[in-house]
Amino acid sequence: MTAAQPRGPLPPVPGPDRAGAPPDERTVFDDQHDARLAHDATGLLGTFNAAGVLQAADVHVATRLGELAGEPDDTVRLALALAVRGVREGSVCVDLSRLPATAPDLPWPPAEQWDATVTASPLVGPGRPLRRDLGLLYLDRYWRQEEQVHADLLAREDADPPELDRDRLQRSLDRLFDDRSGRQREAAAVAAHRWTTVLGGGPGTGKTTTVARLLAVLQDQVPAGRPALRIALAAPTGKAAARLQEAVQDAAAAMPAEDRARLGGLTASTLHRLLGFRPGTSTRFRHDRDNRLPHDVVVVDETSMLSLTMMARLLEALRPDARLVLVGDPDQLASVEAGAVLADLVAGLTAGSAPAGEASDDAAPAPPSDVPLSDVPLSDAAPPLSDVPLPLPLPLPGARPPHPAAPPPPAARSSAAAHGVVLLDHTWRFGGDIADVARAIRLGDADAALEVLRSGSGVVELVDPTDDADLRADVVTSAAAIREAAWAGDAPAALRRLDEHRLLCAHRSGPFGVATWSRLVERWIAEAHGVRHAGTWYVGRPLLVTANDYALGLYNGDTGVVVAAADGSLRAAFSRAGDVVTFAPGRLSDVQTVHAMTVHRSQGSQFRVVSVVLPPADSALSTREMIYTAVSRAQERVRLLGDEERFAAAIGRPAARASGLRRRLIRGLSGEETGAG
Ligand SMILES: Nc1ncnc2c1ncn2[C@@H]1O[C@H](COP(=O)(O)OP(=O)(O)OP(=O)(O)O)[C@@H](O)[C@H]1O
Repeated sequence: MTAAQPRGPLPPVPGPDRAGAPPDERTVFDDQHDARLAHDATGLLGTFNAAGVLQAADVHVATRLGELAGEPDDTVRLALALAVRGVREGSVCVDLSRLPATAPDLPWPPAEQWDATVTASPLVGPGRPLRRDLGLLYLDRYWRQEEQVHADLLAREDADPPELDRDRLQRSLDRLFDDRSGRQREAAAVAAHRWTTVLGGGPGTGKTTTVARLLAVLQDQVPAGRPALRIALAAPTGKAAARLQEAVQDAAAAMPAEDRARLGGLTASTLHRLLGFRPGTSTRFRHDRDNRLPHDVVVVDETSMLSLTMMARLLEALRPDARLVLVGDPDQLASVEAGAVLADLVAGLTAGSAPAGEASDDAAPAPPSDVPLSDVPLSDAAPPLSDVPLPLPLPLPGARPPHPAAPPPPAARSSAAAHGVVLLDHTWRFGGDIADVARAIRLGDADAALEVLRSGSGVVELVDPTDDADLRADVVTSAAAIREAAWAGDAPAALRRLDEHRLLCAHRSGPFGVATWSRLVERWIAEAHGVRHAGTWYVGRPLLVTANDYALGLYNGDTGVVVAAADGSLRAAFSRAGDVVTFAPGRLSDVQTVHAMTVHRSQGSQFRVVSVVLPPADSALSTREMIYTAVSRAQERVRLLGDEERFAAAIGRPAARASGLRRRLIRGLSGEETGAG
């Protein structure tokens, strides 16, 4: 092995685009027994492995594929290993030209020579393990997925638009949206006119309310005597699906009777369940291009959690004439797996336009004089849509929308809504400090966020982690409440109490991680209750599902609680779409006790009070998306365990996740060709 290079924490590999999730935790391998060290690695692979840039798995894949392809060149194998590492850390591709700056001490190959050698390698090209495109290096599988997602989205863009009864549309918009709901109304109008709509916004901005109303608008378009639209509601996790269903039903309940009736009985499922489980594979589904979903409208909530692979599977399973409404918060952490699809879609589709989210609903800016009014995002205080031209260039009957090969007219390009993106920015549910802090974090304004923290209202507070008395009190009180309901056999109450308080960590392990804090919480609870739970299963045990179980309908990230049944047996209770399901504990294979969870896992859930263990300022997991996601999980109160330095460091560091999707979308919409190799 080559001599180890200077050691020190390395920043994550930056991609061409900024978005999404943090990389995995990374340490330099000081321990010779560390499983991440590839002991047989030599040359560049050995050097980069010893320096902690590559893990053993990256090295082994690169070595093996290099051998199979007859590629002896060390620099090409290094590029391949870095592409493997990129995917492991959530990036769909790597930008080789930008890597050396991340670890200048390492012996990076000279840029131009490296690029030429990689491009000419037998490892690169159609049907080979690597692809070169857009100046980026992809593992073939992810290149194909990104290409497919892009092609499917453009095909939907290029298709004849949905037929519309515009008078009916106007009437239903007037009926369902009041004068204060301009942007929400715009979203419904966009969804009526288009096959693909992206509806973005932070917590409580009315995304689900808008979904319910836009579905009522779409149902209203169905001529009398024809069957109602088949609507699928889905989300990446069971918890998020349950919340979506509940929120849509609540919103429907507040609608005029005729609309309410049209939305009756809508249920939501996980996206995996919607696409249909196929034994033996977790990335292929029963519904695909040859067996499309039967639905006319598919709504996906919490789209930020969708990996590129899931987006590819979803798009190929949709009928071309099915509407797709992607809902989510593009500022949240991206998927655990590679991709940052929602952020890419929003950035790619709104590039060069005036994305609604850059202007607040609260204070929509005056339109620039050269932009037609129809292209100006509507504020929530905008006049009713009937008084304002629709934001889209309405297609004439039979006319095709502009082909992406031809650059769209400037007016169409200048509007985010023209490409189907509407961003909501007015918070309806809770104003106040949580919304203010979340907004400041989203904008990267650490000073503004700190100002709210220092105001002393206590709604969002910064606490010294060694001064844990209040946290301890919250943890113990909520555990006692769960236990009490669980012993009474009241599963719904136990599950509700599970959401009273949640401790979140960015890290899984180490002093700032879930494992350490869980042990601490367990000790606090044991001391307070005077019991130490010896067995695995005990009444009041909070559960976290760690792998999908299609047979039971339980999904990775679902949470539940062990309750005492009337016959004295133990049952594991989980929420499912407004109901409670229980199982004998023996039927559950992949569960663990949840006293704390990663911020990643908390996506799609909300809790009354959230406590967040802030990672050290130099942690790779200390990112703006992480802290934004954590803070925005809270409904009433946020406790940040750390100091101002750690808090500000996270805000100042947007996550770097490489993907070519937004470049592809920008080029595709402007009609430029890409040249893949
Ligand atoms: N146009 C509106 N007028 C009045 N109240 C509204 C409006 N839109 C939403 N709300 C209310 O704001 C609250 C939040 O709305 P909703 O649940 O739809 O937001 P959301 O963006 O889906 O939130 P989350 O991301 O947390 O699920 C609800 O109580 C809803 O009734």
